[in-house]
Amino acid sequence: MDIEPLELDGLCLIRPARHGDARGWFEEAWSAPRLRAAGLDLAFEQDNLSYSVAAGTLRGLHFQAPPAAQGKLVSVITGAVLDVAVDVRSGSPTQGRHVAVRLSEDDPARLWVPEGFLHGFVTLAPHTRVAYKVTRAYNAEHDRCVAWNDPDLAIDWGVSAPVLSGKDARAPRLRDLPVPFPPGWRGKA
Ligand SMILES: Cc1cn([C@H]2C[C@H](O)[C@@H](COP(=O)(O)OP(=O)(O)O[C@H]3O[C@@H](C)C(=O)[C@@H](O)[C@H]3O)O2)c(=O)[nH]c1=O
Repeated sequence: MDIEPLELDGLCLIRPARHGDARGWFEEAWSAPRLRAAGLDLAFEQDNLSYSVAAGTLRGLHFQAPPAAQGKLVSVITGAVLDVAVDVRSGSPTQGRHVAVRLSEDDPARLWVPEGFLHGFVTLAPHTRVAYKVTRAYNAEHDRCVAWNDPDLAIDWGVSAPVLSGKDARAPRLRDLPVPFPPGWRGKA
C-alpha cells in the first residue's frame, strides 16, 4: 500500500499492491488496517457506484455541506476519468486551488478527497464505472453543486460540451453560494 501526498493538504493517491498472475490480478481494494498503519484512519458509511454511458460525461462539482460533509475515496472499475478536487476550506493555504488526476481501470491508484473539497469527474472512456466510499451517508438536504465551468476555479476538464445532469447544468458559481466550510470548521476526516 503506497500513499502519495498531493499538493493540496490532506489529498493523496493511495495505491494498493496489484498482484498479477496468469489469470489476471488481485488487489485489496480497501484495507482499514493497512491504511491505519500508513497514518490514515478512515471510517466510511456508504459505498457508491456510478455508471456513465458516454465519454465526456461530467458529474460535478459536488459536496455535502456541514454537518453532512463527506470525505471520498474514489476509484475506477471500468474505463477512465479525470478526477477533480477543489479545496474550499476557508483559511486553507490552498483555498480555491484544485488537483486533477487520471484514474483508470489499468491503475490501482485511488484518490482520497477529504471533507472540505468540491469533487467531480469527467469520463475519458465510454462505459465508465466509478466506485467510491464516503465518510457520511447521502443527505439530500445538504447536497450542493457548483458550476463545473466556474471561471473562478479555472479547471481544464479537456471538454467543452460535456454530458451533464440538469442539476449540474444549472449549478451556481461558488461565489454565489454561502461559504461552504466556514473558518473554524473541523471535519471528521
Ligand atoms: C449522491 C447520491 C445520489 N442519490 C440519488 C439522487 C438522484 O436521484 C440520483 C442521482 O444523483 P446525482 O445526480 O447527484 O448523482 P451524481 O451526479 O453521480 O452525484 C455524485 O457525483 C460525484 C461527482 C460525487 O462526488 C458524489 O458525491 C455525488 O455527488 O441518485 C442517492 O440516492 N444517494 C446518493 O448518495
